[in-house]
Amino acid sequence: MSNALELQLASCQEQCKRLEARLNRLLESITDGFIKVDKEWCITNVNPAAERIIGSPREALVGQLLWDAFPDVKGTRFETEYRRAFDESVPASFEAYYAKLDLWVEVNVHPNEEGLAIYFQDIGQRKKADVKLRILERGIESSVNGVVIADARAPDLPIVYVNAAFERITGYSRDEVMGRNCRFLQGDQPDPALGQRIRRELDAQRDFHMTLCNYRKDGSPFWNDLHISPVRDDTQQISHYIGILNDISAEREYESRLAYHADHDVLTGLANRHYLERRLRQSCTPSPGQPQRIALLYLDLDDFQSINDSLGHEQGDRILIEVAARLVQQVRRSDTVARIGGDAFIVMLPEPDDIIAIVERLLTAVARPYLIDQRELHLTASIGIALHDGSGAPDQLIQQADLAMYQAKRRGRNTYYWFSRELDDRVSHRVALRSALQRAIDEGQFELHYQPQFHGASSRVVGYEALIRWHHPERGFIPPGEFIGLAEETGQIVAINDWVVRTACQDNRRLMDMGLGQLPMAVNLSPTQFHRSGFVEAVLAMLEETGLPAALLELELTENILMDSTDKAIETLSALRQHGIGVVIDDFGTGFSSLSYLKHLPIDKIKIDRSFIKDVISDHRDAAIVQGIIAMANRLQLKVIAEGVETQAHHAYLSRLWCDLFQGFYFARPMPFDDLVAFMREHNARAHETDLAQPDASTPTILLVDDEINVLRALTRTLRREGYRILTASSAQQAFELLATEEVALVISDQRMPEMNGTEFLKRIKALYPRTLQILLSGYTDLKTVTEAINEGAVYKFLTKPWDDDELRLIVHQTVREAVSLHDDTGRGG
Ligand SMILES: Nc1nc2c(ncn2[C@@H]2O[C@@H]3COP(=O)(O)O[C@H]4[C@@H](O)[C@H](n5cnc6c(=O)[nH]c(N)nc65)O[C@@H]4COP(=O)(O)O[C@H]3[C@H]2O)c(=O)[nH]1
Repeated sequence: MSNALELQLASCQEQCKRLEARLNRLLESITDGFIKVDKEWCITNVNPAAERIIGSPREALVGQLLWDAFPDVKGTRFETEYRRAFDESVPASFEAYYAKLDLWVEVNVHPNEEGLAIYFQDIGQRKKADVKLRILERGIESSVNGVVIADARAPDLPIVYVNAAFERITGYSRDEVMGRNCRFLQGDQPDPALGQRIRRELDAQRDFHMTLCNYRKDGSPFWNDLHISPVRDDTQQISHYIGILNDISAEREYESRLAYHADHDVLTGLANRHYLERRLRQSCTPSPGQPQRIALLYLDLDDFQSINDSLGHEQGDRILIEVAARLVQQVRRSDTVARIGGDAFIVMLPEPDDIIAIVERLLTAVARPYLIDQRELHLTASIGIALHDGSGAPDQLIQQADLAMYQAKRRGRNTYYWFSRELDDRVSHRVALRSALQRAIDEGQFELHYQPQFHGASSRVVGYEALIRWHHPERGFIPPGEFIGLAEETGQIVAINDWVVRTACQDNRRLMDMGLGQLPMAVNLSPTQFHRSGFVEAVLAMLEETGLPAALLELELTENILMDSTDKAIETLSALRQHGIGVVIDDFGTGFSSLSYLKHLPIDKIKIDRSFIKDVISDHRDAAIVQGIIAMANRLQLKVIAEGVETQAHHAYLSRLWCDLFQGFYFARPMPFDDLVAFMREHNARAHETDLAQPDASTPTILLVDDEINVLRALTRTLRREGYRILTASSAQQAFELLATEEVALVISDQRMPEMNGTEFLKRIKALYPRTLQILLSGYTDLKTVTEAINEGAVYKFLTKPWDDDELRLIVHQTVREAVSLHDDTGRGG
């Protein structure tokens, strides 16, 4: 080699070294990772960036086979791409994830004659940002809220993006809105004020929120709850506006429905109590231009419950809707009609013209027939009226009208009543009484007094009536008339009367156990108690509990109790009587009831009300009523008792009318149990003495014999006032026993008796007691029997059933006179 050549070579080598050094410096300085491998895949160079990215020092890598240094790349995209570049001598460029180092890298591979030059850079941050962006994009895309993005830098803020929800809410497609300003959502006639407001908010360059009415593509409005936020670039300049649309039409609708329901009755659509009270408060607050006079009408349907019960609630609702419509028709638009509960309505009339005319119109409107399923129904209402006089709380006005309405109901319904102070006082008194009554029930402030009932002719006690007494701790004695009615209304009567029945049964049992007689105890029943289900069972349980025989309990009912539900009442009465419990109609004659119902009632006795007795001796009308009641009772074979018998004259007069049972101050006043015990002891002793006393020799004795008790009674009644001593026997045997012990002037006997016929019976008497005269009383005009009896001298006179009272009295009178003279004769003769 020549020197020149050597020099040239050395210069070239020198240049190469410099170049390599420059290249290495270059590789050292680049930020991408660089790895060089030779054709045997042996790593020949690694730059510092590669060391940093991979996390291994150059010394650990250089000289190693690529696959040994990075065993995890085998079988991955890295290997595929490297081999392809190497084999095909083509550059490759790809992104791949190197799991071992949790590294995303972008790789560029360049094949050359020495092997491969691999450049790579860590793209982890970019990848993360990409994912984040995709999630955000997906979020916006799938949001239920509409999203719209407008370019803030372009003139008139054109839309650059809308999501699917925007398309769904507005009905516009993405293509239709791109590049347009959002104001088209405000419809054909945008509100300039709204536009200005939006402009102002945008100028303020901050987030803002507003609810506005927008229009869909089909023209339908919707409520848009809009949030707008500006988006700033790196220089804090606003590049975009993002708008979030929320269609709140459904919520708005719901809210307005709620607001409507808060003020209205769902069934009738009328105002409800809440609304009425608000209006009333407003109207009652005095202010210029507001009405000062307000009339409040409280209207309650009469007996609506029974319609609901019988027709069902659905039909009941239909009627209520109809009533509501009729009421609205009768008043002015400025008046308020409200439904404040089941069948209760309030009509509020500011500055009313003619209240009565309106009230009457309302009553008439309600009373018009209702056509429900081809059936005509009739309904009435009661109205309470209260007037606002400029003072008093509004809810007080409702209360006052309510009170007045109740008063209208008490006055027979289908009418109206004005509230007054006096009514208020009365009601306050009742409210106080009601609480006091509850205390009385809880603390047992009641007592029973007992009033004996008498058989007039014999002056014997034949029963008692239990009468309640209330000993109020402060007010002293309160008569039943003052609290029974109220207790009935409040339902407290049930507890009270249960106590009465139980106590009366207990006390009657005590009288029985003391040997003071086994007489029926009458107890007053209340309608509520009587109509309650399980009433008969409850009474039987009390009898069982107290050990009182059922025959010693009598229940007194007023006619009115029976009027309401006659069939059911008859069933209850029959059940009571089947168990032997007596049933009495109390206060008879005061109920204005049809007398024909009486014959269907299973009852034992009627009690003539004391209002007829009071003036019976002086007032011919009372006398006529009493006579009529007694005659009717006799026909129906019912016992009659007169109550309120206060004088000897009452007693005498009623006796003459053939009333045989009496109750009243003339005989005995109601008395506490201990006094009754004393009374009965004395009474029984007196009766015993009377029984033992020798009969007055001058009083002729008549013996009535018949197996029918009613005939005996009727005969007794007819003859009782004639000055005879009357004995009765219901069988031949009983008659013989009496004849053996008593001096009998006359025997009146039935022709037919179970053990022997009347002729035979009288024949025997004739034989035994020849001085005793006999009258045969027969329904059979059996000539043979009669002639036989007369021929044999057994019968003195013969009478047919039914007899004529006057004729009977006359014949008996004659016969007794005959008999007495016979006695006298024999007496004188003997
Ligand atoms: N002027 C006058 N009055 C006489 C005479 N004899 C009795 N009285 C009174 O007449 C009333 C008879 O009871 P009533 O007609 O059932 O009328 C009773 C009855 O309807 C009711 N009552 C009394 N106790 C009870 C009870 O325990 N339950 C129920 N539901 N009502 C009762 O209260 C009404 C009044 O009872 P009282 O004040 O005890 O009044 C009693 C009695 O004291 C008389 O000769 N002259």
